Amino acid sequence: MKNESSMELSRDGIRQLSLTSEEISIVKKAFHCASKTLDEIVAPNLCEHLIDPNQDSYSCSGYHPLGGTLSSKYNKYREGFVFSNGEIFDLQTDSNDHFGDTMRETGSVLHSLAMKAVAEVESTLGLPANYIQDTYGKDVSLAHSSQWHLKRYSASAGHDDGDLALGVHTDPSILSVVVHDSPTLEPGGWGLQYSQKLDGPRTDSGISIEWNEPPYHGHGVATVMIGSAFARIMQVGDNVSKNEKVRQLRRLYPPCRHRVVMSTDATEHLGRQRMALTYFLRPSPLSILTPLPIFLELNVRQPRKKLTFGSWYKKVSSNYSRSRAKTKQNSSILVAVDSY
Ligand SMILES: O=C(O)CCC(=O)C(=O)O
Ligand SMILES: [Fe+2]
Repeated sequence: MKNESSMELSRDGIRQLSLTSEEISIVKKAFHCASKTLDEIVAPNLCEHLIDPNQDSYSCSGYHPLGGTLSSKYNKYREGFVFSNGEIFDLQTDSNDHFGDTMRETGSVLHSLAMKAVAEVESTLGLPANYIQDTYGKDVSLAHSSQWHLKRYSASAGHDDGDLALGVHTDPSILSVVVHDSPTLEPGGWGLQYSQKLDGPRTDSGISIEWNEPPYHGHGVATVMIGSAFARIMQVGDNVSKNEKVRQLRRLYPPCRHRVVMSTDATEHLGRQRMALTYFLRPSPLSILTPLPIFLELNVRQPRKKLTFGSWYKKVSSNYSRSRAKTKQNSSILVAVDSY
């Protein structure tokens, strides 16, 4: 198991950030409000913001029950709320009339945590401040192209032999932020695990994988993970280069492959069902996934076809559908879309 100081965003694609006391009180309120609201949605079909299972997962907002859509294996064990492109909806239930306000505040906290991590990436790569917002935002705040989730895992998540509570994937984002519902800071990731490819002995799939949990989880800490849209900006997987500097650059900020593994113990942890807030910082759909300027300076051949984030997303979604069968432990999917 790694400790905090041994996790580096630029090397491992994952790190943790502390929340301020004001941020902590907002996420606490969000989890409390969401869990009460979920308890009150006893007939999903009557929920006024039920997500239509045929709706495009890229831009939907609303509630989805356990199971999600037929095409989404990611929601087999999860129910919850999805907010896309800056949209916030309100839900009136018997016990609460502040759902919309609470979620608006929560979205802002998550966005600001994501931008804090982005500022660190920009500074490490020697990019001007706000480079990511200015280049991939198309004059609109990235808060209006991002998506975030507040989900509750079912108590029986991942109990079938070899089944995962959430399958192996990388997020289709620049980076993502996850906060878990525990009022106290607890060790580990409550089942969230990330992998590193090792040079050691090979498994059947050709890759030796070690799974680690982040050092802590709870309202006071956010786990930041590099997403697969960032790999595109770093020209990972493009033409092979003989230039060592280019090869080194491409190894920076690897997209973080992760999964959620739950056992009975994990479910009973803290006497509460597992809940997580997840923020996917996404470029504007029409912005081109332009590689970093340093690649031009190093004379790296640029892709002839200019890919927008919107078309890249469609492409990885269809890759994901094709590899849907491979979702058990140790599967080696590199880019999978977390379809709401
Ligand atoms: O629940 C977690 O810990 C992680 C959730 C996640 O990876 C996702 O929603 O993409
Ligand atoms: Fe994820």
